[in-house]
Amino acid sequence: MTDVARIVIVDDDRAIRWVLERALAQPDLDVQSFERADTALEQILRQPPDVLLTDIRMPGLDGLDLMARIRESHPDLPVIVMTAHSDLDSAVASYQGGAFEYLPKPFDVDEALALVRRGVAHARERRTPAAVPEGLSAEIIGEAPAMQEVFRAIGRLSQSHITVMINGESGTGKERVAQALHQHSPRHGGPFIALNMAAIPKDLMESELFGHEKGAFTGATSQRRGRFEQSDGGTLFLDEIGDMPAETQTRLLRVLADGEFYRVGGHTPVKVDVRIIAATHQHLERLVEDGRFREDLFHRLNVIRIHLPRLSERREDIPRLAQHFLADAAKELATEPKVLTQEAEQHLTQLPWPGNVRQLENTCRWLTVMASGREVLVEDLPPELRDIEGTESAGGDWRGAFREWADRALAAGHTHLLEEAVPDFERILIETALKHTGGRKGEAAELLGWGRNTLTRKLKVLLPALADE
Ligand SMILES: Nc1ncnc2c1ncn2[C@@H]1O[C@H](COP(=O)(O)OP(=O)(O)OP(=O)(O)O)[C@@H](O)[C@H]1O
Repeated sequence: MTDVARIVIVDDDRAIRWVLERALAQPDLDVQSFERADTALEQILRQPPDVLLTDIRMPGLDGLDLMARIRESHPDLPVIVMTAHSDLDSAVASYQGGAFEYLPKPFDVDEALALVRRGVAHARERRTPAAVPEGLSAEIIGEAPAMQEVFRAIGRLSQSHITVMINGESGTGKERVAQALHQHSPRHGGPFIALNMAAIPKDLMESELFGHEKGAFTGATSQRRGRFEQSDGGTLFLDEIGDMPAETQTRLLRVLADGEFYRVGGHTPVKVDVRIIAATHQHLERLVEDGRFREDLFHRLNVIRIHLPRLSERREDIPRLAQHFLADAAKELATEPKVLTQEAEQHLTQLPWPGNVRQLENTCRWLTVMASGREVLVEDLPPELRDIEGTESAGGDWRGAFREWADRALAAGHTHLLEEAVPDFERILIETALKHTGGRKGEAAELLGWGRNTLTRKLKVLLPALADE
């Protein structure tokens, strides 16, 4: 295994090539870009890269032809397709079976880099299966009490096929836990398929989940098995379930009830045996209240709930996690693992980590590439993490924390932020005021600067349990 991953980019648009070359200009990546698919193909066949990024519509040999040709000799080569939604389906069909990711244009450069890194990790896992012992892919580190609770749940559920709902902010390890649930279940011999609802264009969701028949819609040039069929006998992990469109929710509910479904455009029912694990960072009850998530589906999915705490709520795990990620990054880059000095470790343990475990993992990868010596000092940390005063005040001051929340919510694609935040804001103020007045509503209303009637009205909506007391 070499420590530099080779990436090939194919796009006839010079601007896109330029943006990608810049985004991927990393010490551990070697990027080669091509304007034409036929020249790229020659190079790829001569020396296959670790990951291929390709556009679909190009003059001459197009992206679909390129993928078809590559599949003949290198079926495992991870391919990332950059294209508009309308071409996605044919792209998926032409590369079925291969490792496939999708980067919709226009894209975010960080997203492109993250996908490429994921592709590299896939390629390496596949090439060196012996280096990844069975089970390691779902190793979960956690000594904090909240994590022990999670392990206990995994243990308790290990003989079961029950539906599980995992709750937690982005990057807290929801997919990890879903994998562990699968690996420790009677279905561990079957497939584990993960699907992020927020990443799939709405109009392709049904065909992605349930597949389609040939000719079901323009572009459906062949029959395609959906993710439900692919996970038959195994587990289907539906991430960001709160982003599932209403029509798909209705269909999913029916599949869960009947154990069978129809492919898009199909008339023969397909029977499947699939365990569903769903995850969300959203407050699903609230989506139900707002009519944005079906209540009956919510109850069907919410049989057992596992909550993953933020990283800042399990700081005691930070040193071990960091050590684990430094070792992983060193293995990935074929270099000696970095060691944190006591000060650096202490420093990392106190940071707010709004991006949770994933942010810590990325930081460790960054350190493995960038820190000059074997020992990591506080000065080696990325600049934005060095100043603990600054980061602390962002985490400790509620306005800073709030700003971070809004930032993250927008980055995750939320809309109607006020609808999400204002009820929380008011609920917290009401609860606190009632605490101070020993539950006396008249006085609490005064503390809040509201009339008594306003408080009663708010309580009915926000805290119905307290409204009639
Ligand atoms: N407790 C843990 N021990 C070891 N690795 C972890 C742990 N938790 C998370 N990770 C790693 O951190 C990264 C983020 O985790 P994961 O993708 O499971 O988070 P997520 O909550 O599903 O995020 P998102 O909601 O953004 O998809 C992954 O690389 C995962 O392997």
